Amino acid sequence: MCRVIKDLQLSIGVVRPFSPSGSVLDKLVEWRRLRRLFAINARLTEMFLPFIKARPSPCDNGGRRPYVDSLVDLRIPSNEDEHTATANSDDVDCGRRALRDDEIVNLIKEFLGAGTGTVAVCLEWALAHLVDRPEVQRRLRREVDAEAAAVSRAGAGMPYLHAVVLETLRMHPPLPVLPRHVQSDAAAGVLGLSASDLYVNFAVADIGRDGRTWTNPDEFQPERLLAGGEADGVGPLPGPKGIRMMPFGAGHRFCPGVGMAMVNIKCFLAALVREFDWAPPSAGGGVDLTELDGFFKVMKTPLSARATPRNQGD
Ligand code: HEM
Repeated sequence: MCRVIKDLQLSIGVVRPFSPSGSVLDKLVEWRRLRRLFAINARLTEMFLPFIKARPSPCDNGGRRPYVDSLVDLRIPSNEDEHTATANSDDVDCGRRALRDDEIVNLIKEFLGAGTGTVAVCLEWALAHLVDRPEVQRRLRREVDAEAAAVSRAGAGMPYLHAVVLETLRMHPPLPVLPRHVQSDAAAGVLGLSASDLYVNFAVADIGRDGRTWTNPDEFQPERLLAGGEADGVGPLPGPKGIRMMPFGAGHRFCPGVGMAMVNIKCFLAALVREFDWAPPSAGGGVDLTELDGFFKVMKTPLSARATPRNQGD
C-alpha cells in the first residue's frame, strides 16, 4: 500500500499551469500522465474498500471516533440526480445523503497523502539546515535541553523551535504550487476572461522567497521569526495584515491539519536534536540544498547525515 501511495505522489508530478493550448506532444504527455494517475487511483480504491467495509463496529473510545467512522456516518446535502443515483435509498434522508464509496476512498487517500509526506519532507529539510548550520543546531539544542518536558509538551513555549520549523516551511513549502479555479466573473474579467476559463496557480514557494518582503530570502535565518525580528508575528497561516508566506494555503480551503502538522514536526525535531548530534557524513562534507519540485518540494539529493547519540546536557 505504501508503494502505491508513493507511486501516486510521484506520478502527480509538478502542478503545471492550466493551458488549453500546447503542442500535440505536450497533450500526449499530459494524457499519459493522467492515465497513469487514474490507474493508480483505481488500485488504491481496490485496496482501501475491503478495509472500510470490514471495519469493526463503532466502540466508545472516550468520545474519540475513527476518521473512517465519521466519514461513513456523514450526511451531505444531496440533489435530485443523486437521489436516484444512490444505490441504497435508506442512505438518503431529508435531502441529505451518505458519502459514496469513491468519495470516502478519495477523502481517506487525501488524508493519508496530505498528512504524512508533507511532514516527512519538512523534517528532512529542517534537519538538513541544522546539519548545514551547526550554530543553529546548538541554539535549538540549548532550548530543547532547557525544556525538560519539551517533547511531551509538543514544543509549547519553545520560540526557537517554532521559528526553525516556520523558517523551513517558508523556504521549502512541501506543496510549492496551489491551484485554484476562479469562481468570480469580476475577478476573471480583469483579464478579459470568464470565470469558467480561469485557473490560477499560486506559487507558494515564490511568495516565501519574495525579496520585496524578506531580507536575504535564500538564507536560513530562524531568528527573523523571533520576537523583534523582521517577521515577528508571522505564523503558519496568513494573518489579516497580508500574506508573507502560506505553506498551509489560505482561504476557506486552507490545510485542516495545520495544528497537527506543527505539533508533529516540532515533537519529532525536538526529539531528534535532544537524542543525537547531527553532522555531515564526512568531515568537511557539505549538504546539498538543491530543491526538486515534484508533487512535494523534496531535496534533490536526499539528506545523508551522521547522527551521534548524545547524553543529556552535552
Ligand atoms: C507540513 C505539513 C503540511 C503542509 C505543509 C500542508 C499543506 C497543505 C496545503 C498547502 C493544502 C492545500 C490548502 C489550500 O488549497 O489552500 C493542504 C490541504 C490539506 N491538508 Fe495539509 N499540510 C500538512 C499536513 C497535513 C496533515 C498532518 C494533515 C492531516 C492529518 C493534512 C490534511 C490536509 C487535508 C485533508 C487537506 C485538504 C483540504 C481541502 O481539500 O479542503 N495536512 N495541506
